[in-house]
Amino acid sequence: MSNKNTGNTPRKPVVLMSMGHQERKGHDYQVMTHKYIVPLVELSGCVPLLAPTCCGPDDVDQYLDMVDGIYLTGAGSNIDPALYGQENLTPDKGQDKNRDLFDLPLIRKAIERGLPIFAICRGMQEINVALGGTIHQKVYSLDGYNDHREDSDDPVDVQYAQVHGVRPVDGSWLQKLVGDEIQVNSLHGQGLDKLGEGLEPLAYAEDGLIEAIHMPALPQFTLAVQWHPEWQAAQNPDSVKIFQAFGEACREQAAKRA
Ligand SMILES: N[C@@H](CCC(=O)NCCCC(=O)O)C(=O)O
Repeated sequence: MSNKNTGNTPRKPVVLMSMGHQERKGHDYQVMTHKYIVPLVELSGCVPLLAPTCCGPDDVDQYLDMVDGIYLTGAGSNIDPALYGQENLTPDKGQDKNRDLFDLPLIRKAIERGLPIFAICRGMQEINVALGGTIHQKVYSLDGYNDHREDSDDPVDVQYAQVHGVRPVDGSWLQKLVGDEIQVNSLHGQGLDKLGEGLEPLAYAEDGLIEAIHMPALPQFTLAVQWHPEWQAAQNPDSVKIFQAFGEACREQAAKRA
């Protein structure tokens, strides 16, 4: 039976979202937060394909055969520092090795396939590591950088409140999209250090920490941000523009598959 869209409604782009691990009451779960899913559907106009990361990366190619873009979300877990050649400086923080082992090859293969890529927080850090970059494991302990963490004891709307400015690189497409400076939330203890191959800074925080990256040499849409535009995205004009831009890129990719 054909899965082609035979009606008049154009087929929506399908976008892969890799899930993460959570343990509750002795059971292991694969999870994805609503706040990431809803703007992809309502603002980007895409259909999410949620991929579990608990069964290894063997099926990454088959997943990528089914999608028109990838969207890598944030998560509280830290990437295993061994993946960028370092000892673990945050043994108190959880990791998600299964997500690491799924997402890193997913990223490299999506780039090879020319798929649009959008990433948030941990997702941005994964792209950097996948391309050979490194991570500041404890930004808050480094001279010259601010503490970019949230207070997990605060109410959620306080944790995701806008707390600092971010300036897109002058003359960049992101500056044209959102302007010279935007206010953003901040929920991360880690940050980008050495950039991976092909990655370029796209925006900076006031302390100089990289807050967005892209891959300008590639033909497809590539955007990764350290802040959380998915939070109450529909009420944030900057977030609306970002999710709409990603959705348009995925529609263009989907048209190639039609
Ligand atoms: N562990 C990394 C990445 C932090 C991150 O993605 N935070 C968001 C967690 C909650 C959410 O999904 O909104 C770091 O600390 O830098």
